[in-house]
Amino acid sequence: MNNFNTDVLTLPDSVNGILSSVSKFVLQYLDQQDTDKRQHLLLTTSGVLFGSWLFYRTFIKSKNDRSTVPLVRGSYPLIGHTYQASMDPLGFIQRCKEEYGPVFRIHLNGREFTVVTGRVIPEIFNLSRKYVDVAKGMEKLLPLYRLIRLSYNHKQEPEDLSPRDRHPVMHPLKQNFKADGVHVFSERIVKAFEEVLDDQLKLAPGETKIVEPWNFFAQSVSKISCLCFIGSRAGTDKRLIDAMATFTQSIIEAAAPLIVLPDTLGDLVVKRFFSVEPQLDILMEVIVPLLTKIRSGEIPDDEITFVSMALNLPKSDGTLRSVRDAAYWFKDVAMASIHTTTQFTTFALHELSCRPELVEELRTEIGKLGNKRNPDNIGEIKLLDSFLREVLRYDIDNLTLLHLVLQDLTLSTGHLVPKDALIINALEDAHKDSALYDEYDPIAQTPMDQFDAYRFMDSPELQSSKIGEDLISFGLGSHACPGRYFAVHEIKYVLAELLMRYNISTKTGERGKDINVTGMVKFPPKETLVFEGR
Ligand code: HEM
Repeated sequence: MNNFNTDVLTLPDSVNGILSSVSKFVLQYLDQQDTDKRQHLLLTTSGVLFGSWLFYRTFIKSKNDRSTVPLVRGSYPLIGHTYQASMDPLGFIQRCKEEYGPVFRIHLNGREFTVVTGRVIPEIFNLSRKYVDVAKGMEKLLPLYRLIRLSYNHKQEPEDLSPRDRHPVMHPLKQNFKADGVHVFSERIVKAFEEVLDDQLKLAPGETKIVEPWNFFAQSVSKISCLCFIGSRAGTDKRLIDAMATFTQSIIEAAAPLIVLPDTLGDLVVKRFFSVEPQLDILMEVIVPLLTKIRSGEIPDDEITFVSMALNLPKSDGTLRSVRDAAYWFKDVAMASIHTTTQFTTFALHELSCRPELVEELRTEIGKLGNKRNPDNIGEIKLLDSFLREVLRYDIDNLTLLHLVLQDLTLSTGHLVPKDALIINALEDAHKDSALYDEYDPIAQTPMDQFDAYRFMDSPELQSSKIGEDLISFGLGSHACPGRYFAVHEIKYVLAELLMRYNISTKTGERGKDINVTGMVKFPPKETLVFEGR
């Protein structure tokens, strides 16, 4: 993930000038009002601006389109296809594919997307950086770096990397977080999770507790991540663990005003009401003193951590980056790792909570390890790995992993996709389309749109961390997630430990319903789970 500047809205300067004056007026007015009035005015202003923006996007901007990709009919004024996509996200994509072929254009949330499906998806991931930019594409939907810039540039400018520099996040992760390297974190994963369980889930046999899985896992994953990536001297700081548990979630919540409001007003509103400055302050307050002491030799550099890898990675001119720059890169790892891991661990627990027979089989396998459970021996259990791969495959976003087109490109389907188009990948359809497999393929013996924890049992090469056309949850190609080996190592251990200590069920006995957001992304059910001590 690179730091870059990107303007989400491209309104003409004159319009931006007027909006800028309006913004200043609105903000001065807001400051004089009480909280309720302020929220009301903010919502009304956002509504009006959102309407104008949708109108601009839908009717004015699309006139300039040179794309030869078919545009899906049935778009409503202002909202485009958002209604159809929200009502039945996967069905909508499947119907479009049937009628228009593997590539088509839709309007969602005021934006036009070129949707690619099935075999066209790997082609997009393999395009060179000259044609598409993943980070800029994602930033259009979720302006993470714009928010961070707005929140914190006055205290810490992002480090300027030269094209010859090895990236201080990607390089350490690619080198040290490989399949055969993540075992160095096993002890810390066990320690951090045992502490969470002792703290929050000490249950006698038969005793029950209602657990909100998302918050529970966000805390657990944050605690594990801080201990593994920062180390035992500072990574146990409670303020930091709490701040990082909600960091990406806070950014997601701030994204709506940033995307919807014109630049100037969006910037001001976010700075005042959604800033992540407090979380970043904590991050710097905890990590900078640690790295300062390591650099001066006051404390030994004797623990493998991401932050000391970033500190010690020389720049292309042979110098070392400053302590503050090294510390600040931790935000990128936290952003990339904690929310994603929380999301899939939560999905996994919901899948287990309504499959008692599968749980019994998994317990039998885990039980064979005796009381010496750790991420290394848990990692060897094939059924658990097959189950996790199925969760990653099945519980995937409908449309995600945007790519911004940097120059006109012609796809293998013959369609022209012009510069500035936004390509979005129909991942759920790709993961669930049985037509992409031949009848003998062992993994397609159960229809792909059904959940089958045993699907990969006879395919030893298809581990949960193995990316491919049939599993794009970690991305594909050169940008594929470098933390995936760590993620599956951690998730499998956490699940195994929970299964062995508790009976976990839903109140209704059924799996809760996922939360679909505007037909694109998906969050795990909000339902609480009942934990009973064993
Ligand atoms: C289940 C958990 C996870 C999922 C589903 C996940 C998924 C992804 C995806 C889809 C991407 C984008 C790939 C692309 O653009 O093609 C990505 C990138 C990334 N992930 Fe993960 N990730 C997970 C956990 C982690 C963890 C634990 C770490 C750190 C140890 C991590 C570090 C990163 C980084 C640094 C990138 C940026 C790669 C780049 O910009 O080239 N992720 N991840």
